[in-house]
Amino acid sequence: MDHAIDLLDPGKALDLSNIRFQLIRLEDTITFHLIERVQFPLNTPIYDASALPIPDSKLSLFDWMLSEQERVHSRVRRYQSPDEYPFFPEVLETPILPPLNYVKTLHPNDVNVNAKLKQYYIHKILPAACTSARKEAQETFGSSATCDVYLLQALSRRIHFGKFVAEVKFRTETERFVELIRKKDTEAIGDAITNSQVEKKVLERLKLKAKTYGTDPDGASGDGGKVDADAVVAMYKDFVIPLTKEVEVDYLLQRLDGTQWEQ
Ligand SMILES: C=C(O[C@@H]1C=C(C(=O)O)C=C[C@H]1O)C(=O)O
Repeated sequence: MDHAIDLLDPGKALDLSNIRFQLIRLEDTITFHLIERVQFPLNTPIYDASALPIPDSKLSLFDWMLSEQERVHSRVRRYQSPDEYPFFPEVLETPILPPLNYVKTLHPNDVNVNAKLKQYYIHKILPAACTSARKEAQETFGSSATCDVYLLQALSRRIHFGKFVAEVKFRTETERFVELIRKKDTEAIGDAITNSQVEKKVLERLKLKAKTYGTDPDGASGDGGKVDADAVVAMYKDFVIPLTKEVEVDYLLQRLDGTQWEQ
């Protein structure tokens, strides 16, 4: 996928204000994908392979849709981009396009929190957001899974952007982080990467976006709007921001490996 243009530009790839701009843009993508998803019922069978068997597969419909999407996207080099991480690495295939010369920004690492994200998504985030009383409707199983895939991929990209934020913070305060990483002091590293003011602004902006994007000017979307703004804020407060910080800490714990700072 060729959308990570900034990651080809040495001047932008590690500019914290540009990285934060990307995170803000992803708020729009994520909010709109959630608005699309919650128009359908929760449709729990699509997450349960025993409830809705898929021919020639042991996967749930949701997992099958996600893995097949990753397979085809790998053919256009999506997972060669340093800001994209697969949920099913085993299905990736050789791209049909030549590799791009990404700026070498991140230190080699194996941080991928997608398995945890997917569980949170299915069991916590969606049930809280899919407040429609409508019973499950098998005619919307495919549409629901399609929306899920786009939303989950956007959430994964937002969360793993934490690697770029962490790299910038490491380069800005190298000595401080080298000392904490050598001690493997994950709590102190977590405190060091935390910016409460930025987090507060993220949540305030999301509440406004969810209300604004979820409301038609002529009132056609009804009093409650198309999406529960509190559910959007809770998704970020309870899952997206904590997972982003987990990625930052896990990335930093690997940052000294193979460098002159490694003890
Ligand atoms: C992403 C950053 O790191 C942390 C995570 C944040 C988030 O997930 O929104 C915001 C601020 C920091 O606590 C950042 O500093 O911008």
